Amino acid sequence: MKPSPRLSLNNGVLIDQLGFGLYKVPPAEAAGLVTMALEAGYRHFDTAAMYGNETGVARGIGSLSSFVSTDDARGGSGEASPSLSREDLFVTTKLWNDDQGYDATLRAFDTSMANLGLEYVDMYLIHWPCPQRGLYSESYRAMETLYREGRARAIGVSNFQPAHLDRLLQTAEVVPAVNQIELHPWLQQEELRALHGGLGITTEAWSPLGRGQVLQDPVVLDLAAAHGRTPAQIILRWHVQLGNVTIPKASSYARIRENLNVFGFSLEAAAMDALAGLERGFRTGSHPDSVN
Ligand SMILES: NC(=O)C1=CN([C@@H]2O[C@H](COP(=O)(O)OP(=O)(O)OC[C@H]3O[C@@H](n4cnc5c(N)ncnc54)[C@H](OP(=O)(O)O)[C@@H]3O)[C@@H](O)[C@H]2O)C=CC1
Ligand SMILES: O=C(O)C(=O)[C@@H](O)[C@H](O)C(=O)CO
Repeated sequence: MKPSPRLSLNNGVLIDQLGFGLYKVPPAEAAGLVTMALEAGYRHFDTAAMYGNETGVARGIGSLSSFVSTDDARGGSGEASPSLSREDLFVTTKLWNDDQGYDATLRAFDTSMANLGLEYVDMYLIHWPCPQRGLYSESYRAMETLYREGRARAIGVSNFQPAHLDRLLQTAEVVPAVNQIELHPWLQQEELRALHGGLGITTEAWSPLGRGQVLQDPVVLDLAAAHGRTPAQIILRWHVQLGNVTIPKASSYARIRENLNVFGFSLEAAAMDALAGLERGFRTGSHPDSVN
């Protein structure tokens, strides 16, 4: 199985294009899933203070000290590859809404780092803009401090609408590396993707499978049959070809492997067009203006 390629963020930091999402993973299960994902070849993990599983993620990553990949994802040939080190991983966590504000952000970051057992995080994101709180620019200023101190290798935002980005950029000194947004074939976010392209912000797709719902779309099922791939692989390959970073979540080793196994085939223009035709403005999660 080919490994995920790495994309360069706007500060030169490399991120695996396909990572593993951990929303709704109970803390007791997080360690096992992270270990499984590492074995399958994932190197990029997406958690958040709100998920309550940072300590479980830490235990999974802790397996690194004894971890030797027996998968061919990174090692080539299926033979054991050298042990992984912290530098091989990309760990993202997020600032929860109640912790917005300059001082509160710094405190929340320290708590997340203690939970994760890390000295630095690869990416720290503002989870939701919470526009009614009016604190995201101030929170971001604290994140710029963390970035300058080297405690976060990259900083960014999540669920930011164009107006939120516009306002943030009036005071930000560091352009966000990513905006992590809901994005799948039923919600393609064309406006934000174009805006990100112009600003040098990488688009990161959350709920890339529409929380599993888009897997049942007849167009996706037809494409899966035609390509001899699974519906999840068709959708994830579409994300890859759009240039999105993406972070599907799955609960079994078979699905975890299946989702990463999308770098050995491609979708032709007609298939990409068919998927582009599935836009229907369908959100599985909240609208960013409604979360506060
Ligand atoms: N920034 C934000 O506000 C948000 C960020 N996120 C991030 O995005 C990640 C992914 O989003 P998420 O909401 O989890 O949804 P996904 O779109 O990744 O879908 C996950 C669902 O699809 C199922 N699934 C996964 N792979 C397969 C497969 N190969 N075949 C069949 N079913 C499959 C899973 O089932 P099962 O688990 O049973 O295998 C699960 O029910 C989150 O885990 C989180 O890290 C998510 C929401 C908001
Ligand atoms: O998973 C996350 O990171 C979230 O913030 C969401 O799932 C969020 O709780 C949501 O979408 C609520 O509708």
